[in-house]
Amino acid sequence: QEFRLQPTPQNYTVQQDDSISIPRQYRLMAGNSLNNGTALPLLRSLMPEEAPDAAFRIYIGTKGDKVVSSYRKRIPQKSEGYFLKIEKDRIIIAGADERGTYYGVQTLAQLLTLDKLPLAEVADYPDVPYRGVVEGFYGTPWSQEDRIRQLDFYGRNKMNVYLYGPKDDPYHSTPHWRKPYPAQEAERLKQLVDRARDNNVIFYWAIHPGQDIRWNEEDRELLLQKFESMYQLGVRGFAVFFDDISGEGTKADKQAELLNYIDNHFVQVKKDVAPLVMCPTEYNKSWTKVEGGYLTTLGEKLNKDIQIMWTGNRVIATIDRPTLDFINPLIKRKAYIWWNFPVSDYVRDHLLMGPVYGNGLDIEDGMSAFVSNPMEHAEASKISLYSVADYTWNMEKFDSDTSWRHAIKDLMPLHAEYLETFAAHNSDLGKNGHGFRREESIRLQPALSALLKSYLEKGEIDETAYNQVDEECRKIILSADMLLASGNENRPLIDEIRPWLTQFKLVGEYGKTVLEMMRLPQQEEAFLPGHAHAQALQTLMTDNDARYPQGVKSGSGQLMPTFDALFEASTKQYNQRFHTALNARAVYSPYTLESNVQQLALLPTQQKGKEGSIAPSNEVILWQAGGSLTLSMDRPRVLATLRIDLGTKEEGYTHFRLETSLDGKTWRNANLQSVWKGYTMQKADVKGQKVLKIRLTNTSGSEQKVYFKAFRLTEQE
Ligand SMILES: CCCC(=O)N[C@H]1/C(=N/OC(=O)Nc2ccccc2)O[C@H](CO)[C@@H](O)[C@@H]1O
Repeated sequence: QEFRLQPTPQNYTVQQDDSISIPRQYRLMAGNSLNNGTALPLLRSLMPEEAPDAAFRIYIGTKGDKVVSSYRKRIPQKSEGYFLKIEKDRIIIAGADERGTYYGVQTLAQLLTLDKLPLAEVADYPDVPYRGVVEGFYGTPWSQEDRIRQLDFYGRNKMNVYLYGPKDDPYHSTPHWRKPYPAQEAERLKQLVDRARDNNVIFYWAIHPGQDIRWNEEDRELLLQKFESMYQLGVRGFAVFFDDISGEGTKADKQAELLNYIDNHFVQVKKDVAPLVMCPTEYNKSWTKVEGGYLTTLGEKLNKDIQIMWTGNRVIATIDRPTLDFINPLIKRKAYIWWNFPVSDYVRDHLLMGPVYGNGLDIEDGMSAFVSNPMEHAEASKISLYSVADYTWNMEKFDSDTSWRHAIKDLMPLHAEYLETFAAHNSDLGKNGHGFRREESIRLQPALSALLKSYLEKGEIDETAYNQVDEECRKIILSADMLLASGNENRPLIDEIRPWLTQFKLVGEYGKTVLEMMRLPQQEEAFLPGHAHAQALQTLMTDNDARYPQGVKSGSGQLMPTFDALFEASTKQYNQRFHTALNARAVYSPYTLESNVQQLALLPTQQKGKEGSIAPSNEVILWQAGGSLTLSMDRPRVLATLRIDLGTKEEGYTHFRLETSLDGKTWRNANLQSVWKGYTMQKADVKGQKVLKIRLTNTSGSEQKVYFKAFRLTEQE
């Protein structure tokens, strides 16, 4: 594809018929305001040949510097704005502020990758004030190397905030939030803070005290001391997260009092610290009771410059004008958007490599920030992050598909076509408790549905569709091999996605095998090897991997459902024709689990003969009020027994309601009786009931901490 500047500048003109060769030497005329900034080091790294008597000149400074005074009026009157002009004998970079000047140099860096320098003029600035990433996901935190690569990526893509808030860091959250970091961790954090500064990124350090904070003088001082110790490490941005907690910590007026105190006695006193950011306990509309007053209390009491995070109408949601029209009046300021994408900690067997889409393009004036909560796979997240940078810098001009294609090219220029094939078919999340889905295999969808429709309805093969799908399977197999063998182009990325690349190749081979089967259901001998091969591939695709119990998912949105349906249809045809009983079911479990309880959502289901179960979990489940778990059958089934063990005492079960349903709409209570006094195994009175779904809900009104030791059913013979 053609060259483009990233993110898309607000104004960019080029003299078409002219350009200059990149000057080997230049005389630098720099304003003093840049002395301890990072714009000059970046410029010098790009253009090393500084010579005082060179004819070519580079004028660089911020508004007010004499050296760029004649261009003052060209500088956009916007925070982080800049004016960049390339003329025959000079380059001018004039920023509204230091970071703007730095961004001007970043834009120049992109132009310097061309063979010749265009005579360009750029007047640019960001739409959204704060743009970047919050490392706020559950699961394996990013490594030091991941984070350093991320910070360099933010510098290049003009993202200006990174919020450090990994759920698992014990010094960020309970139990050690009151303690300073041990020397080694402190040193690593300092490295990150320094790298962030090199990239003009504000490093925000977040604290998550809510689980056990006491509203008293002592804890308040301990929290300030912790912030002070982080300030000593160089941190200049601070956040307090009150998400996913229960009890005392959730009180709005107490939270507001604490935050105002921090603001008045720390942030405002330091003068060089960015605005304080807080994550509320009610951080999305579906969890908010407006009349309860939590958000309006924060809106009224919190100092006006304290930022309030918001994920939208649900935990996982795209952001549009109605979303902001709801929240901004309540909190009496522009929401600081925490966008829960491409985070995949609730669908860890999937990669989310598709385009960023669905957010409004007319809402740049309605938010103070838009930060993305990414996947635990740092490199793989960059496809989305590249587009988030593009979207938040220049919202009106954002084009989801163009941005997606360039994001891929930026990540692996030499293997872009293969990575694009992979990314196109690895974007949907599959069923999940948050109900958030993404498009997948978009370009191939018409051929997939045409092929399936003509085969299922008329037993015929739509040759055009057949050839398109066959060709795509060839590209899938090729892409998987090319990426697995891509060597050093982006080894960290390949290391992250290797399990999915292996799976992707199997999906391609499964598709080819099923396509061959479709031609042979009338041939008694020839059909058999293909059928056997398809079954072997199905087994390999559900191969147990310690981290992903039922295997990683690839092509789960469109390719696999189509190939499975074609496998079944051709095998059924064969069985009818030759009165055989070849297995016509693609390998799958008749039971599917859905839950909005974080730690249950991904538990695998198993079937052994007449017994079905949800694999037990070995961790304490934080089961939120109203949270539920639903086990769905592929068809109504008659139950014999159902046993549930939450590892809790007898009264613990009174916090839960068990229901069954035959249609997924009307539900009936099934009460839990305890068996084996002393034990707490529960038996439900479902004997003989025909059910399609079983649902267990926390109806206690507050979070329950339980174990998930058993959830086992048996069907009647
Ligand atoms: C301001 C947003 C806070 C947030 O999103 N918190 C977590 C988050 N919270 O959503 C929940 O549903 N959390 C939750 C619900 C019940 C019990 C415990 C946690 O979801 C994300 C995606 O899974 C996680 O990566 C986040 O860390």
